[in-house]
Amino acid sequence: MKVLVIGAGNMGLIYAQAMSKSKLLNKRNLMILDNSPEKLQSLKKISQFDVYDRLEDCVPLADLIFFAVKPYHSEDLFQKIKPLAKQGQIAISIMAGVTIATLQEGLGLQKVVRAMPNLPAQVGKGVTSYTASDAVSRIELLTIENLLDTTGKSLKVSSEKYIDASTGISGSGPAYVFYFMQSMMEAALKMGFSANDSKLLVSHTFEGAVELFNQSDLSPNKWMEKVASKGGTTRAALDSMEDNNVKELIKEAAYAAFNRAIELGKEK
Ligand SMILES: NC(=O)C1=CN([C@@H]2O[C@H](COP(=O)(O)OP(=O)(O)OC[C@H]3O[C@@H](n4cnc5c(N)ncnc54)[C@H](OP(=O)(O)O)[C@@H]3O)[C@@H](O)[C@H]2O)C=CC1
Ligand SMILES: O=C(O)[C@@H]1CCC=N1
Repeated sequence: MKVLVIGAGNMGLIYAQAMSKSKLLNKRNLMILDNSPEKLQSLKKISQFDVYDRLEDCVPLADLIFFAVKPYHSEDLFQKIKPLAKQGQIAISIMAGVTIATLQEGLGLQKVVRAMPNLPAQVGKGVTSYTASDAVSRIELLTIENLLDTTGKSLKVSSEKYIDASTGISGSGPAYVFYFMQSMMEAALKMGFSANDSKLLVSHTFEGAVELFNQSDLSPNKWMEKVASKGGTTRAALDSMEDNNVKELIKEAAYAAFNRAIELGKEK
């Protein structure tokens, strides 16, 4: 199987590098295309894949075309690709909001997979939800799942609604975690810690808490109870969060991302 990645930005490059390292594809079977001359220069130095700057030279060679450009670049890109695409090729898109119907119509292809990864893919700890059009066979889907798994874990979902929903949870989610980290680091700085010490305290607190959670069957609520002594410091912090409706605000934020994904799918 020959794979073409279009868009060598954050996610496209992460996927291309993960797939090339995985041994599922050798160099000859992995192509990458970007439209920025500077990016092309640096891509050529990597030598894990064949680098292209013209769609005509690579689209006809591909069995699987992986779309990793911003959603607002997709329409223009689809118009250029449609005359070059061949039935039987599979399009896999990680673009937020862009629907399977839009991909099928825009590219004139029936076999389409929509996926939503996240940035921890960069360190092999990503999670990618995905779903496919009926035209994609079980065997093709298995191959695609193996490719997605090169960046971490994958989760097959039953419909596109869950791709938009997972955009609000896991796709955008790392930014919520960084928001929380930033807030705690700012509090630590204000309390007088150096930047380095703030970073150490906060990053180990996150890492340790996630490790505890992963190594048990306990819910986050149960873990909170273990930290919070009656009348103690943690209870004071948790009460402050409850009084300020922090949980509801976080849920609202996740829904804002979910709704924005749906909106992006309707924008031209
Ligand atoms: N970043 C994230 O955490 C996540 C992103 N996504 C999705 O991944 C997609 C890519 O995001 P991200 O990697 O952050 O974006 P980037 O802007 O980092 O990467 C997109 C790349 O595609 C290039 N590009 C734009 N138009 C074309 C074109 N017509 N032909 C070839 N290359 C082109 C851009 O070049 P130039 O810069 O010159 O425009 C850029 O290098 C988005 O659709 C986003 O919704 C999904 C999950 C997580
Ligand atoms: O912010 C965005 O639109 C993309 C999709 C999920 C993460 N980044």
